[in-house]
Amino acid sequence: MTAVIQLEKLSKTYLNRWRKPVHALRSLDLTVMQGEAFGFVGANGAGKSTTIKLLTGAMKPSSGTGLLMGRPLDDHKSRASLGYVPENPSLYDYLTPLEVLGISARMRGVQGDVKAESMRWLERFGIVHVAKKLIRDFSKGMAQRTALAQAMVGNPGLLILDEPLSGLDPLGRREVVDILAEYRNNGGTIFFTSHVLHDVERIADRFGLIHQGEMRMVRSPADLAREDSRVQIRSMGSTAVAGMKRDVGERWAIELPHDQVWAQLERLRDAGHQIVEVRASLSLEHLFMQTVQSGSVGDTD
Ligand SMILES: Nc1ncnc2c1ncn2[C@@H]1O[C@H](COP(=O)(O)OP(=O)(O)OP(=O)(O)O)[C@@H](O)[C@H]1O
Repeated sequence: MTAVIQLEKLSKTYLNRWRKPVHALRSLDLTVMQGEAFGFVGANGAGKSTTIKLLTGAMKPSSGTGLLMGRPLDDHKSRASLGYVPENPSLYDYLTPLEVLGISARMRGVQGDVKAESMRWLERFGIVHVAKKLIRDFSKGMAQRTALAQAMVGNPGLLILDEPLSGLDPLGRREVVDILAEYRNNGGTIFFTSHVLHDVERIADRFGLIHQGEMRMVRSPADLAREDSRVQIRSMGSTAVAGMKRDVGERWAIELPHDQVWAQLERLRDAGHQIVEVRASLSLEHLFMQTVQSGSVGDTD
């Protein structure tokens, strides 16, 4: 398998004449292999968009090296097979999805029937009925679907997606997750960011957690399952029970290691509580909170 993204000690400092320099990215190492879906998560201001801007050639790093498809980041040919959706895609308002996809398909060297290829992707994203309508009249979700279809037309080898599910309703999110899974299963590589950790767990083979410009950890969902299996219990009842924190009114909640679940459930039963929910904690959410709140430096691979 070949590496599609290879970043070595990549740093970015924003210099401003009147203000202190901002070290947005500090010595970032990252390798994403072909066929992998890599989720990039971090709090606001952690450095995600900066990384994406460096990957897409919108900015140059202050130091370090990066390769995309084996070519240096400043070689425009490295992006010949890249589909990109920025956080707030700005599509040409006075064009139609069919026209926007047609332009991208031609730029990616699609041979043959460009219109058929464009319509295929518009259909896949459920917007074929507005193929010839002006994008300026679209809802946020429809514009997002158009941006994603535009990124995937011509089947590029790498997708870089900043918050790909933003603006989509639950059905739309599910559809797009399925499309991305299919793309990945066919050998495509995805690098994406999301603030919705549940989405990351659904899509990513591995995820990287960035904090204050540093990659704090890289893990797979399997690593998480091994390392951290915590459970959340929520209940309703009029009396306090050891360990339970009051949520609101007579609602209570606790998060605890899985081997303590049965004992806690018994205490709740004895106190006459009604169980509202027992579910595995989002392990990624747990790690995210730990990292962001403690600011501790974890390991990187
Ligand atoms: N053009 C700029 N000039 C100066 N500082 C900048 C610039 N762009 C970003 N920054 C700073 O760099 C840091 C990283 O910002 P970045 O936009 O990469 O974060 P992010 O992880 O994408 O955040 P969000 O989740 O809010 O989109 C922040 O401290 C931000 O204020």
